[in-house]
Amino acid sequence: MNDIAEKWDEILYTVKIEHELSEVSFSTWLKPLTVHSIQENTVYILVPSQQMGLNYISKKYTLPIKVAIAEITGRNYDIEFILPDQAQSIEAAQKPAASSLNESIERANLNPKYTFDTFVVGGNNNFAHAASLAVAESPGEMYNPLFIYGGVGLGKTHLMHSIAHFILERNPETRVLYVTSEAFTNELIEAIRNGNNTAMTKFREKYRNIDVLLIDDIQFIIGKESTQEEFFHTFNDLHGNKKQIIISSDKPPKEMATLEGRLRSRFEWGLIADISSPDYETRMAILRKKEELDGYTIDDEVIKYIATNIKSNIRELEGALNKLMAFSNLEKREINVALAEEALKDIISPDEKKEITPQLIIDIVAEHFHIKPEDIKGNKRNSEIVLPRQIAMYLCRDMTETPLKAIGNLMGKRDHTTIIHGAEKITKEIEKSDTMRNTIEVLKKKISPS
Ligand SMILES: Nc1ncnc2c1ncn2[C@@H]1O[C@H](COP(=O)(O)OP(=O)(O)OP(=O)(O)O)[C@@H](O)[C@H]1O
Repeated sequence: MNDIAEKWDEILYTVKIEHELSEVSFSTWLKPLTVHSIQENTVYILVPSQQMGLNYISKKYTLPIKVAIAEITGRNYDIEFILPDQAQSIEAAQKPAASSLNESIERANLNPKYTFDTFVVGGNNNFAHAASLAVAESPGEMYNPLFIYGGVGLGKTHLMHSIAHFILERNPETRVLYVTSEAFTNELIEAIRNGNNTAMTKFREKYRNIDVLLIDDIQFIIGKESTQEEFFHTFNDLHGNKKQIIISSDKPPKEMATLEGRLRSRFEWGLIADISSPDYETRMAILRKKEELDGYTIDDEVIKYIATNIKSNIRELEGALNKLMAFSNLEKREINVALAEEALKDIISPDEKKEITPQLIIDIVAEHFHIKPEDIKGNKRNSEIVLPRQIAMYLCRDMTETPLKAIGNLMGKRDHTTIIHGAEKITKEIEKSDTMRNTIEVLKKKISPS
């Protein structure tokens, strides 16, 4: 909408020039016209009164305006002229344009908790934070794309979402879309698999008709040729139209050795900001913030114990606090350092190197599918749970040496044949579905980033 509305004078002027309209024709027929709205692919143009002769305008100017819009915006739209009373019924039929902020947040795919307010700024992330705020304040203007990189669980997604929330709070009508590169790839695979132009057109419309695109974990498109190709065109289209692009990755563009050169250079066009591991003070502040947000109070010594022992991953830092709370609730014991040592013995080990265990796999699969680890271990049979559960079974078999019986025990005391059955289902699925293959590949990289 913004594009055409913003450039409306230029569009009308182009019609005037190209069709050599006299000043009087221009001010009689074209100048009073305004853009009412855009729905799907149709631009509704408001003719202020019936006296102006809607039929005449429609006959004479539909094509010239259509051509001028295509010339100026690079896109083809259908044109419909409407009178004020029709405008009212269109407004009623349309989804309310100024939908509530919550709806916009949901549509954009955002986690409501990931805002600037809940983000703790420290030495490890202050540059990335300042860059994100600058982009949030003037999207599409200063730093495009913004490329945020850093290790696992250090707050890249949180920062990206914060930018999106900030933009939507200022203007809930901004078309914002957050997507992981895995979801982008899977949608593309589906569109290609459908084999018809409509699916592909829909895919492109979805990704190109937006004002702000946030794409997370871009490293997963490495080695996927068609995804890189499609993303390249999406990038060019959005960037060319001054739409903001925000990208996250686990490494800077120059270290993405096998990424196509033309994409790598584009990623370097804007601003690159890194997030590193938080220092002790920042870790303490993050734990304190979480305590405040979740509404409980924990002894200083316990917070210090966690902040001293978990250093390189904020997700683990938060996970430790959650685990301690759950442990204390279940065991009905007071929280102190001794309880923390007991509850966190699997997480805090002298050796920081992470072993791949079935529990780690369950945690990562659950997070990936936005469900709880307990759901994977539990008995719910709805498809949103069953599929992740089978994937966890497959990965436990594939990536660990853990005996089937032990995997079964951990997964809600299931029989070893259930584990074999679940894992085999996924093996078959991988053979026939590119989407499943992609998801498994992404999960494996999350479980074992090296
Ligand atoms: N500076 C911070 N202040 C408050 N919470 C933070 C901060 N950094 C990270 N977190 C929290 O840590 C968790 C992990 O962060 P996030 O998911 O943003 O990491 P990431 O870098 O995107 O990880 P991945 O590489 O796995 O995609 C989230 O719950 C997030 O809210």
